[in-house]
Amino acid sequence: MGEPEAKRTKLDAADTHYHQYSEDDGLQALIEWVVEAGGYISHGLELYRDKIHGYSAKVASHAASITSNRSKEVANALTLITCPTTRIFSLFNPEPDLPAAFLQSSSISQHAKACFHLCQHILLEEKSPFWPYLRLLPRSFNTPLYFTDHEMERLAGTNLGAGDVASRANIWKQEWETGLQSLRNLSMQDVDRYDWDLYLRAATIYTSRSFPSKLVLGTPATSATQTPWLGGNVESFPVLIPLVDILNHKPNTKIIWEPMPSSFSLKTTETLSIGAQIFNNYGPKANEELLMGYGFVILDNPVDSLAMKFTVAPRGPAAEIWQKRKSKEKWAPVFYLSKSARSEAHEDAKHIALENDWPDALVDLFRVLVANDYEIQSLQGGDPNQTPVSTRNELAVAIGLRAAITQKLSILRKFDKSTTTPQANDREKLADVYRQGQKDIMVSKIQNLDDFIKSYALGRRLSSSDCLAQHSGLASHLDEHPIPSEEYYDEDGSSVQAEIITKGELVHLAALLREYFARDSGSGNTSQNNGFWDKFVSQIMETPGLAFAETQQDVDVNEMEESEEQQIYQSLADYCNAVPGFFEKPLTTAHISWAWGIVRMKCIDLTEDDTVLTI
Ligand SMILES: C[S@@+](CC[C@H](N)C(=O)[O-])C[C@H]1O[C@@H](n2cnc3c(N)ncnc32)[C@H](O)[C@@H]1O
Repeated sequence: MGEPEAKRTKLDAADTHYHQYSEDDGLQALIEWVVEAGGYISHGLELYRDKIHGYSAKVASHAASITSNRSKEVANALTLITCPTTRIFSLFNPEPDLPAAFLQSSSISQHAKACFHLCQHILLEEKSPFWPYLRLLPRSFNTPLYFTDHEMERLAGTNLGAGDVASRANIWKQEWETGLQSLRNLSMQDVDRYDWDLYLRAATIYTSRSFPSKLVLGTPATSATQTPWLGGNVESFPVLIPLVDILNHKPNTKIIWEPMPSSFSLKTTETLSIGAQIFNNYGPKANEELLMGYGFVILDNPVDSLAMKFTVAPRGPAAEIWQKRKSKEKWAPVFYLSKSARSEAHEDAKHIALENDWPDALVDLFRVLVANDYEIQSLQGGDPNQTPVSTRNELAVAIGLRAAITQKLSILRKFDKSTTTPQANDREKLADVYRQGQKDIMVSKIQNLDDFIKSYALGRRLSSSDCLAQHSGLASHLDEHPIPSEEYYDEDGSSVQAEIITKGELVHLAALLREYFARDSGSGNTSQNNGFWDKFVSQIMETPGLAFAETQQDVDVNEMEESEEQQIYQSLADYCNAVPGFFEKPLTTAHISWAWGIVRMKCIDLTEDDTVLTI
């Protein structure tokens, strides 16, 4: 197959036969209808129908192959199909025979106008000039709005099952009802024929095969003046391009869409072998979008994604900080997460960043959401864009993201029928492929966060279990003596006894007091974690307002002695002082109060039994 022949226009009366492109009479008639108006279809194409894809195109058996002489230049790409603008169905053409007040109404969406227009032409049947095209359009779809309740159960726990399908159905139903009412008020005849089934079909034809008018028909401003019946409304609307829309989707297919003032063409830059299906590329679409709009999915879709909506917003001072963060400009109501690659284990992963795997604005929102009072104050007093905010904060972000994904995954698993109930039909198969893709992304994301949590800033953190391993005396004291507890009342009013401090925090509190005062007094206490403690203690001593002596200046001793808090500090001081030979000097409540404040500011629980102190 070489270069295409010159475009054919209307046939001469004498030239009565068309090239045979399809054994299907309907398809052949469609081709002739398009070519007759100045369209074109490469002789190397054969149109047919298959069970999986519906109507499709392949390289005809008589063609050697289809090749765009391999030139990289778009100008030399091979034209597969051209549809003239006169055969493109849209609100521009043919002019809708709907009341002007309806077409110009601002309370009827552009989408609804397009749907009613399509319904009208479907109802006109042979009387519509577009009948050779319209009669071949599908009547039923595998999009979830066509799923039975039983089939919908297969989507339970996914975004589609959790509300996206219901919400699209509501929006379309609302549009249909409003449109119908408006047409009734305007005394249009036969309005009852525009029933919900027909409207749903028209809307689904648009989601599954339309192109946006902005792309196909040029700039809206020019078009508005050409279409007074739209009342100057320049919003984009869906358009249908006969023949061009026959090609099915394959990710990464190299294809060129060429909108021209009087036509729309598809051109290939690939070499296609005999019998091979010729695909279009609908764009980098994830299975959720494909299933929802088109009713199919791609197995192992290379551009699959997980849509996450975040409605949580920072409050108070954190909200003020968020307003100042640069990444806020990149904020989106929905983030699309792709499957993570396994990150390699790093000794001290200074070079790994959460942004390598997650959208910048999402990571940054979490930085503000999980910031503690101390971190908020330091952002208020310093650079509000500081990144990372602190080691603790960065780990807290990873833990927060992990919790969000884990929650989503557990909902998906809770309703998962794919492993227990065989698929009853094609729709259930589609649902399972989509579900599995969502699961794979979530599992990979959790794995990636676990790798991050395990390796991030290893030189600037100390785990409570490592710390305890250095101090056998403290470890056996903790084993033998229960941590002091206090009584509180839960929501039902029942009394509950709970430890006043977690074991992880207590270990760090005790170690901090030991290491800090050893350095403060110059006695040079030694520990295997000296590198960490040297950096940690000097940071505390150098940060204004954090050194122990500074915090003691304005303390009102009498007030402290009376407080309930004071009793708690006392019980902790007594507990710590009972650890044999651990501290150089007896601890007071002031020591405990100060150290506990630092620990709260700088500690984070990575797991139930691992609390890390961070620099
Ligand atoms: C633009 S139309 C393509 C022509 C269509 N096959 C037809 O019968 O008219 C899009 C529709 O084709 C089908 N389709 C496209 N790509 C597909 C694919 N990779 N796998 C399965 N079905 C596909 C879906 O039904 C989709 O809604």
